[in-house]
Amino acid sequence: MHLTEKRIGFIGTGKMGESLIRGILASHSEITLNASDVYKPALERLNNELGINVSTDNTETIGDSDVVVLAVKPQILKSVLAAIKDSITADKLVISIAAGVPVAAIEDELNEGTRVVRVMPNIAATVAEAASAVCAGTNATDEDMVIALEMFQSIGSAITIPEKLMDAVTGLSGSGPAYIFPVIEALADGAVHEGLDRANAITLAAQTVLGAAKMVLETGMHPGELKDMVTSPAGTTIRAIRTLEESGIRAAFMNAVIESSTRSKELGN
Ligand SMILES: NC(=O)C1=CN([C@@H]2O[C@H](COP(=O)(O)OP(=O)(O)OC[C@H]3O[C@@H](n4cnc5c(N)ncnc54)[C@H](O)[C@@H]3O)[C@@H](O)[C@H]2O)C=CC1
Ligand SMILES: O=C(O)[C@@H]1CCC=N1
Repeated sequence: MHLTEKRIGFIGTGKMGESLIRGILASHSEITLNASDVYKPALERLNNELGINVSTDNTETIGDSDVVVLAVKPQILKSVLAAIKDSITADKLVISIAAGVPVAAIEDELNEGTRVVRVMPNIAATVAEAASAVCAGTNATDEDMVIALEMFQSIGSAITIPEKLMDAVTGLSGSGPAYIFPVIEALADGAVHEGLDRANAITLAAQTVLGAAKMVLETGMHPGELKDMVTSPAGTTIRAIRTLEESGIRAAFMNAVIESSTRSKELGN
């Protein structure tokens, strides 16, 4: 059974729900997507723009779906699960993308034997460049994992991990795009300071980040080795690197990942 044979229902069409919907539709235009939310204008917009089936009734969306993606905030997940419990029948696969919430907490709220997969994607799903990590719940079958991986690999890259590493992944790739957007803005600011116009500065900054990321992924070389390739003796780059190191750039990014991971753990408690 392939992903395209499944009807997928989204509970929550906020920033991440919409991002996943757009990513999945871009790679599987023929797939049946259903979505529900409490906020009607967002549903109407998605229906108008993308033609997906929408409802303000979560149980209707679930009834019409084989795979149910939980895309509501972690803080309300428990109450949403209580309300939809009876509509999650044994034939359905539940995928949760809620930060911090352990599979066990979701299984506890649903009927015994419910098949759950937990995923931490990121917002780059919108442009089919998400970095996702997937782990199986107690009752998830091999086919469930294949379906989940197929879904998240169709909108970027996806790996399988043990659940204990989900908080680390949340700190790195779940939250990560938000660490990089200010970097792009700040790089552009520097060039604007030196006289470049804003639009060109943002284009060059973003393409620089994209190109650097692609080199890491496609060459398989260590990032340090790649950095050395740019850094000529007595050249321009090493002057910049020194000032970044003086500003504590490495500790700043390490601490960002650690803080986000810590918050993810808190959300699970
Ligand atoms: N925003 C991001 O980059 C990422 C978010 N996540 C996770 O995705 C989930 C959603 O996050 P966001 O999309 O950022 O939040 P959001 O606040 O943008 O979206 C949540 C949506 O749920 C809807 N909602 C509220 N109560 C509802 C109910 N009873 N039934 C149906 N829908 C309801 C809201 O109207 C809203 O549209 C969270 O659990 C978050 O941890 C995971 C990875 C990345
Ligand atoms: O900030 C958050 O809590 C969510 C989870 C990962 C990215 N955004």
